[in-house]
Amino acid sequence: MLLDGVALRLSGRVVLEGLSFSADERRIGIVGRNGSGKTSLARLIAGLIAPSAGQITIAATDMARDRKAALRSVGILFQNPDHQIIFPTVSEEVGFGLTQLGHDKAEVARQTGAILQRFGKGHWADAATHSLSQGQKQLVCLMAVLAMRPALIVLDEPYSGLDIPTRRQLMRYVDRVEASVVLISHDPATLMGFDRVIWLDQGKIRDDGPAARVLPVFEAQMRAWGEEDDLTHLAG
Ligand SMILES: Nc1ncnc2c1ncn2[C@@H]1O[C@H](COP(=O)(O)OP(=O)(O)OP(=O)(O)O)[C@@H](O)[C@H]1O
Repeated sequence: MLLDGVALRLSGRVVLEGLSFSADERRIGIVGRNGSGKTSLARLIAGLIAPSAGQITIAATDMARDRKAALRSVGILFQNPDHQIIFPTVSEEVGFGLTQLGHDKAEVARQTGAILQRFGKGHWADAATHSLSQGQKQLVCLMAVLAMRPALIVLDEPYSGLDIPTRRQLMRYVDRVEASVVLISHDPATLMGFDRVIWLDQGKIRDDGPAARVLPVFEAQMRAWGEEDDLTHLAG
């Protein structure tokens, strides 16, 4: 993944500015305060929006120019699975992306079955998506993304709203993902051991390095800001 002079303006407002870095690590975390630009960066990386300036290249694909290749190379998991799930049954949901990739019906069924089996959820195939719990829905979304075998998956706060056991379970699943992972999280504990953590602050990179170095500095700063009564630091 290569970002070269990336900037993003939305409604005349500078949301991201001067982002240039190359990242080939398998596990990359993104941290930062509310409104620092994390979700916007996730959407850029996944090719859902185009930068106002600069370029994002992933697996030799210019994400803004080649939408079809972008769809193949990067998958994104949103914070709220209800914003992602559109089909009535689990197998339809998981199979949708595969159909989009051009596979025929039999192949879609085969690959959908295979991914459900891999997660020990073969019995979910005909389950109604609306009847699943939040954590189960999140897992369906993860399976749907992984079924497309992207080189990179972007997870935007996938653990918020999950109880501790469900969170740990999902973290273990994410841990086993072969694709490279970009994980946005407000909880430093979920990024422990990551190869790299990028700290965004007001749309710029404030720090960038191994999790073991960046996370303690980030946490200390978050605590310090949390002690202040003055909310002028609040983004927005
Ligand atoms: N469509 C838009 N038009 C104008 N400003 C926007 C738009 N979308 C986001 N922003 C602004 O861009 C900034 C970054 O938003 P973004 O959602 O990327 O932050 P974030 O770090 O993901 O925040 P959070 O941790 O709260 O999810 C915010 O100040 C937000 O108000």
